[in-house]
Amino acid sequence: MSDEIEWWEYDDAAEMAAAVADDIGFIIESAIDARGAAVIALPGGKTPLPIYDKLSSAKLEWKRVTIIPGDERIVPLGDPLSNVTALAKFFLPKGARVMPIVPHAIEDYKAAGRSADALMQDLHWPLDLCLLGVGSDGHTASIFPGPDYDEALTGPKERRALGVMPDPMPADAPVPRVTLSMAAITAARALMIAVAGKEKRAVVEAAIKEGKSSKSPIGQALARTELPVDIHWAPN
Ligand SMILES: O=C(O)[C@H](O)[C@@H](O)[C@H](O)[C@H](O)COP(=O)(O)O
Repeated sequence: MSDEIEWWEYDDAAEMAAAVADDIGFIIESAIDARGAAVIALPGGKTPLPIYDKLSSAKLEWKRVTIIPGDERIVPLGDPLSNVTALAKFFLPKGARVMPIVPHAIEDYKAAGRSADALMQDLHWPLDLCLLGVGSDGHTASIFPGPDYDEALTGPKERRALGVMPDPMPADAPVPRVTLSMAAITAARALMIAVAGKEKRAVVEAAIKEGKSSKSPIGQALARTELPVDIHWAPN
């Protein structure tokens, strides 16, 4: 269990975006100083879009930065639900390498997961940063209750990505997914969460209280990491 969970509260989404973008920029610069390159995983969904807008305007050596989506919906590239398509809009023009983890929408979600896992081998591990979002049902990345939940939580450490069929399906994007495994997420050098709204705050607070026995994916992420975790929160 992370024994250092710190909440950072902001007045609004813009203030949160500026602070989180600064923190990510610092992590990227430190990795480039240390190793000449940075590899980060960023979440999908709507909450982080202002963060990406701010971060993409930062003066960084973007050519040395690789960005992967921490999870992907199994849809064609360019689809409005595609997480990497949203990331690419912000960061490709800057010169970053934005890596699709589901380059082709295929029927077999398990095979999509295996292929994403193979792609991960090209990257430097552990990740320099994994930024997580949280759904109001408690999911994080695309770790959802359902037939793949155990594999996502406790699969072999070497498995960095896998296919997931959420059950129940999330209403806002009811499609199978590929996600980083809990092992890959919790092994990152830095773990940060960005959430908005009272409902999600209550979900995260409950997950922290439940600790190791938490049934929610975000609770399991917090229970399984040894890292300090910053949780950034804005009311909207
Ligand atoms: O692709 C995804 O579905 C995500 O990466 C997911 O984990 C997301 O972070 C949450 O669902 C929050 O999404 P919102 O910010 O849109 O509420």
